[in-house]
Amino acid sequence: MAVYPAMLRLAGRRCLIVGGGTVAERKADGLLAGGADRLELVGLSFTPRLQELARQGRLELRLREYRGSDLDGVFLIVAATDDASLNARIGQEAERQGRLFNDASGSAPSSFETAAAVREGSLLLAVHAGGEAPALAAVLRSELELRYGGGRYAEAARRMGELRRMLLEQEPDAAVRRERLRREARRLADWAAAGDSPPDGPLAGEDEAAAVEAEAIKRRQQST
Ligand SMILES: C[C@@]1(CC(=O)O)C2=NC(=C\c3[nH]c(c(CCC(=O)O)c3CC(=O)O)Cc3[nH]c(c(CC(=O)O)c3CCC(=O)O)/C=C3\N/C(=C\2)[C@@H](CCC(=O)O)[C@]3(C)CC(=O)O)/[C@H]1CCC(=O)O
Ligand SMILES: NC(=O)c1ccc[n+]([C@@H]2O[C@H](COP(=O)([O-])OP(=O)(O)OC[C@H]3O[C@@H](n4cnc5c(N)ncnc54)[C@H](O)[C@@H]3O)[C@@H](O)[C@H]2O)c1
Repeated sequence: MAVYPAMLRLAGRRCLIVGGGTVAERKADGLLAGGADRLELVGLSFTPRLQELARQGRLELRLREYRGSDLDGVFLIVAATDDASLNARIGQEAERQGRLFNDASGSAPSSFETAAAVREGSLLLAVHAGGEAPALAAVLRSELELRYGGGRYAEAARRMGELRRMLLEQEPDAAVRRERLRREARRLADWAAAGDSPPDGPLAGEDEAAAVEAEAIKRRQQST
């Protein structure tokens, strides 16, 4: 079945995982990495790592059976118990209430599924295999980690963000902005792929952000 990639902003929104085993733990790690700061879990047992995360105040654990009212006011729900019929029931209730729902056991149609993801600064590289091949998604994720990990692409994204903010302020022509951003993206991607200087070292060649800043100073001087 076709899926649509959308990035969720979870800060300030209540997220719920039902279950406390190894799958719930992986989903919790993913939600925390994805910005969830109001994460609750309901389960009859919790892994040591989930208990540690609760001690650190990153999430809340409720050691009890799931009940329907757990869905009240929740933005997103993951059903990760080892009881497929319970997961399916949670799914039906969640869908009826229009909540975002993911069933880790695949027993109910989910409104969202999780991808295997690599995070490098503001960059997110995600692999999803349509629900057919999660193990392949995991293998491709480790390949992406090898290829894009290590900080250089994060640095490239950071510099692009800086340049883009500067251009949005100082360059009124959208076509010129686009051309400069494309050119700089190509240059930084080549730099990141070459891997021949530390990410915090100077970049070879013209630095676009510095050039835009210099132009702006020149323009300000001319207008005074
Ligand atoms: C990508 C990843 C993200 C994450 O969960 O964080 C993810 N599964 C991962 C690993 C993984 N999952 C499973 C194995 C064992 C090998 C195997 O069975 O293939 C492995 C590999 C391993 O453990 O090595 C078993 C499994 N998974 C699902 C079912 C139920 C079913 O298919 O019906 C069963 C059978 C359970 C059983 O046998 O009872 C269902 C789903 N798993 C998904 C995502 C969604 C589809 C994603 C896609 O197709 O791309 C979907 C549909 C729903 C969802 O969970 O969102 C994460 C890799 C993270 C990483 O390493 O980066
Ligand atoms: N999506 C995936 O990537 C993936 C991978 C492997 C397995 N699975 C599926 O996920 C399910 C869970 O796997 P696991 O390894 O975490 O299992 P697990 O046995 O380690 O954990 C199951 C959890 O469900 C909780 N639970 C059971 N009944 C409950 C209830 N009524 N109310 C609240 N909590 C309840 C238990 O307390 C436990 O914490 C498996 O059955 C399998 O179908 C999914």
